[in-house]
Amino acid sequence: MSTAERLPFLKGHGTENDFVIVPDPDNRLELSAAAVARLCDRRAGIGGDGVLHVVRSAAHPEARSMAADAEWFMDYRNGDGSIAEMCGNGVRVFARYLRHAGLVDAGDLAIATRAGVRRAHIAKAAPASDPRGQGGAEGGITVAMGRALLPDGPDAEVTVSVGGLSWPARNVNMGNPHAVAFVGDLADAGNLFTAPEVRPASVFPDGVNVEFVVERGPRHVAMRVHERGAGETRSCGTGACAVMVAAARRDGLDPAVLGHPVTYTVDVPGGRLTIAELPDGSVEMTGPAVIVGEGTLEPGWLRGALEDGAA
Ligand SMILES: N[C@@H](CCC[C@H](N)C(=O)O)C(=O)O
Repeated sequence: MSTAERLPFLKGHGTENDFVIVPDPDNRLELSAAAVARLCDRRAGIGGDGVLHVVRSAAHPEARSMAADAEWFMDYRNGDGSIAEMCGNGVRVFARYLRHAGLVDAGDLAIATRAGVRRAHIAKAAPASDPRGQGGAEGGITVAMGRALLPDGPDAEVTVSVGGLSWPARNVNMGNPHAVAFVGDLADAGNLFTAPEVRPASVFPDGVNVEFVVERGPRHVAMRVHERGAGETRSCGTGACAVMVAAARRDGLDPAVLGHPVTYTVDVPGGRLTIAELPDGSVEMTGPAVIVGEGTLEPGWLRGALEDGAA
């Protein structure tokens, strides 16, 4: 893509986990890490926790093998420009964008991600009733997030530390890595803009997202998160799924044993997600996804960002 062209973008969020959406169906744009970081810069750029690069699966080398199952690939990038396997809030916003752009109908659709194909269900829009977009304004989106992997043995548990306090944390993989710590008070996690220390670091050679969790009631928890590659964010969908499964196991609830789904409400600073684990081990996440607005980038600004990235 010529950098003299105006680049269309949209801004969206899911429970205030916010994203710059870059439609690029034919994968003509080489988004360098520096260009992504500049797009996500909250002062010099558009601002976001990450970028949703929207590409046809057939046009992307990492997604071509999924093209028969999923027409669209979510090429997800963290706000610092690093690549992540999966983004739960992102996949809902990605689905919302496809619907918004008229590329899919409401109902069921499949989206390719680096963690595999994820199936989403877009509810028909309901009348606006909730100013925070928790589901009333644009209808909720449910995503089949796959199974949570909870390793056994020495990698099952790590220790996370912030500001002189330490907690044991459960290792949960939702396509991307998470460490889930149950704490007495969410304020104990202090400043999460810098990454908590996680030991032993060798358990997560590619880094990890860290969730801090407190009780709110029966099958109801609240969390804060430090996201790998983004810092503290207002929500993390894969993190909420990891938290749900860790909380259920801690509470002695395993849907595979019970023979029925187990559902938790997970409050995040930016809203609320509903997470269910089914008897076959798969996890479903339901929550809002909002398109905030759209525009075009100035050609000169984009050229600068791409040239910086190439440097
Ligand atoms: N916000 C996301 C997770 C984004 C990726 C994560 N920071 C990582 O590096 O794994 C979500 O909603 O799941």
